[in-house]
Amino acid sequence: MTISVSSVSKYFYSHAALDGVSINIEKGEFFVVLGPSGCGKSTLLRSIAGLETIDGGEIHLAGHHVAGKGTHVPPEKRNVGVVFQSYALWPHMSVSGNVAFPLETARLAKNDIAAQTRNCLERVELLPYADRKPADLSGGQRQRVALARCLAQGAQTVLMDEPLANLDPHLRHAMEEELSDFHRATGATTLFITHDQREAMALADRVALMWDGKVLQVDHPHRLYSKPKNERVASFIGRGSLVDVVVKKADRGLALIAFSGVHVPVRCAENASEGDGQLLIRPEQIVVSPDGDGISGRVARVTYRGGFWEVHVQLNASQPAVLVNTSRRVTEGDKVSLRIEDAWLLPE
Ligand SMILES: Nc1ncnc2c1ncn2[C@@H]1O[C@H](COP(=O)(O)OP(=O)(O)OP(=O)(O)O)[C@@H](O)[C@H]1O
Repeated sequence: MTISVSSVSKYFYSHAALDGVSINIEKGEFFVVLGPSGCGKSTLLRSIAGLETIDGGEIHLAGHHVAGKGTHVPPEKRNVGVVFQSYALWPHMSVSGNVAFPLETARLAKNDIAAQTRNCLERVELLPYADRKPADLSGGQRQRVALARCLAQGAQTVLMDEPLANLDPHLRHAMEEELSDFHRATGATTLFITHDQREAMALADRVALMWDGKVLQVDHPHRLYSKPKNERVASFIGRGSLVDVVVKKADRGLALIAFSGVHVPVRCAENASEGDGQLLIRPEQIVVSPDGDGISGRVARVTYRGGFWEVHVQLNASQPAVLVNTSRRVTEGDKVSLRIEDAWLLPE
């Protein structure tokens, strides 16, 4: 189902946990809400699930008005499955009991319940564990029980609140792949919440970056990385250097900027204008050479990152050092020349 959140606000006392949030999630989309701790991600998910009442705006699920303007459809009537970080499994029930629970609540025939439970457990490869209690499973297995229960519920929409946060890094990777497979197999509209940008990049069709109760940018992961809207998005997503530049010319997505004594062509928004600007340069977009006619600087710090060196190069006193990835070995104090191969002029 589609999820439409329009200008939603939610206050806790005088604090706006959600401050005019609008997002539109398409049917079957894997949509990730990313942001630092306390920015309102969980509140957004809980508002969509019906676990919070909202103070302003509206929410529609599959075109049905479920929240806002005096309406609050209860969670059990919204037909969305929710998977929390804590899994929320019944500890006294077996794995199959947990998965069968929504089917029993729906008063299906005994045979149907058994067959569907089996089918759901098979899909998450947990059939051999059907009789175990949740306490006797690993974190990843418990997560899969929670997913199987969503399957059993027949929810065409699944909301996941940091479901991988409790897992060790190795298991997280494996579960990411399983979640992708789960999404592909079910085609369920998925809203996934995380503060881990690597996880967001790996899983999302689109990402909404949240900050202090507001959505800063909604975009495809590669666009969020290559074309961030403003300084805040640019600093949160990936690594890179932000430098002050003067825009000499800007025309149809291409700008000529003056920076550290050279002129460089860079990418920019269609409506970019001349004057002062801020340039984002990712570390892999700069080429280092020992000499040359590029921008001259001095190596301030070198860190080996396995396969490449991460180098801070000081260009001049008025700018912060720029970050460069290079496979060329350099040492602190070396004079180097930098060539900017690609960069993005921030629109805001
Ligand atoms: N029940 C509540 N009562 C009072 N304040 C709350 C309540 N729930 C959330 N908040 C506040 O609202 C803000 C947003 O919280 P929320 O849990 O949505 O953030 P989050 O982005 O999910 O954070 P995290 O990643 O740490 O879980 C925070 O400042 C939080 O302290």
